[in-house]
This record gives sequence, structure tokens and C-alpha cells, in this order.
Amino acid sequence: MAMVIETKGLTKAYGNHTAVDHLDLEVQKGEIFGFLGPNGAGKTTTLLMLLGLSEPSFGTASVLGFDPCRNPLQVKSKVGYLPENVGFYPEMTAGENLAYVARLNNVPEKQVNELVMETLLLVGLADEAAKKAGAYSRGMRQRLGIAEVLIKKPELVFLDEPTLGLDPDGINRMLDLIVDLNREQNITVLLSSHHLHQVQRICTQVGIMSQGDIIAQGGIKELAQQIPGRDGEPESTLEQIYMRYFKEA
Ligand SMILES: Nc1ncnc2c1ncn2[C@@H]1O[C@H](COP(=O)(O)OP(=O)(O)OP(=O)(O)O)[C@@H](O)[C@H]1O
Repeated sequence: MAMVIETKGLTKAYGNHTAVDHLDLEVQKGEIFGFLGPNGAGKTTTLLMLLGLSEPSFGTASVLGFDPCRNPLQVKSKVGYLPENVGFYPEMTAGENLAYVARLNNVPEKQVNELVMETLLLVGLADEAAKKAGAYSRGMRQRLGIAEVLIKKPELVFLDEPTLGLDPDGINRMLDLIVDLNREQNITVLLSSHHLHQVQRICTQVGIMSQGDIIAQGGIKELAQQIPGRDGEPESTLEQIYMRYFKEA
């Protein structure tokens, strides 16, 4: 299977503080990869380096075969990023916001409208296209954020807490959407989240980061086998597995 992300010794220091510390991360094509770790572990700093938005202090990264430092435009054209808080033009409709992003991504004018409708349909917002983004609910805003990410037809997406602030139904719909994008559109997903039961539901692999480095990586079953619970049996939930790493770290 092809590797879509590979870092070797990737390091980012802010003054005396090393936020990412000789990170070796591997993500295969087709995964929904749960990128986990406590606040301040270095996840966002890693994502910014993978996107070419922040320069590593040391080490290398390869994203879809490109070095984000040397070829940031190639990486940006194929990788979508949904940050924790997405911003829109509130006075513009959802369709207008998306059309704007499509044009920024050099989509030919003739194709803009069709692509906008196609993308709104994909994220379940086709009926809300004419509503101003400022009047959107939190769940609709998250979906519109995903639509903005999808408009450039990415091969890989980074989603930072995509279910933040959503109600239970919104969470379920968002998780189902992520699985659909992965399966139907062949998009590899890197999902950064603190909601471990959600991660357990949809992720095929997880990587747990602590103090700037990955301390565990694998399928959930695999990780459960690596660290036995108190009674010597494998832990069954990702939350139990995760807590055990932190107790022993
Ligand atoms: N621009 C910056 N300047 C200085 N220090 C920074 C900067 N950005 C991040 N840091 C520090 O780097 C460390 C890693 O931060 P980062 O945001 O990557 O963590 P995270 O794993 O994404 O956390 P969270 O789960 O809270 O989003 C933290 O100690 C943070 O304070």
C-alpha cells in the first residue's frame, strides 16, 4: 500500500521549547487515521508542517510524494485542511462562499456552479445553498467547512476536531460523512480529535502523540494486545488503551 504521509525525524522548536520532537509518522493511503494526544502534544504543529505552513527546524516530511517545504503549492492543491474553527463570509450564501473558494483554487469559471452544487449535495447542504453562511447552525457550518475542503478534490484531508460543538445527531452525521468520503471518494483522512469513542468508531489506525513524538501507532486491536489491562486481558476501548499509555508514560 502506498504511503501518503511519511516523516523522518521531523522536529519543530519554538525557542527553547521543542513542540515536535524527531517525529517518525507513517500514514498509508486509504486510512482514516486518528491523530491523538493530549493538549499541547504537538498535533497542530505537525499538521502545519505537513501542509507547508510552518518550516521544520529539523527532519523531513513527505506528503503524497512531495516535500511540503519545497513544494507547498503541490501539497496544498491535493491536501484539504479543516481547522478547528472555520471562517466564512457571513453575508454570502453557502453557495457563494463555496464558489469563492472554487475560484481561489483556479476551478474554471464554467465548472464553478456545477462543482458547488455537487459538493453541497455531497455534504448534505444542497437544500441550504441559498442561505447566508452567517445564519448557519454549528453543524451546517462544519459541513460547509468540509465542502470548502472538498472543492479542490483532495486526495488527503486533515480534519481538526470536526465534531466540536455538534449535537449527537450532528456528530453521527459528521462521522458517517467522513466514512463516506473515505470509502466513496477514496480520500485518506487524518482526524485529530480528543473524542476517543468517535475515533474508535471510524478510524482504521491511530497514532498517539505525547510531548512531540508518537508513542504508539497501530490498529485499535493491535494496540489493545500491546498493553494488557489490570486483569492481564487486553483493554477493549480506545479510551482505556489511551489512558493506560498516559499512566505508564
Ligand atoms: N507559534 C507558537 N509559538 C510558540 N509555541 C507554540 C506555538 N505553537 C504551538 N506552540 C507550543 O507547541 C506545543 C504544541 O502545540 P500544538 O498546538 O501543536 O499542540 P496540539 O497537540 O495541537 O494541542 P491541542 O490538542 O490543544 O490542539 C505547545 O506547548 C504549544 O504551546
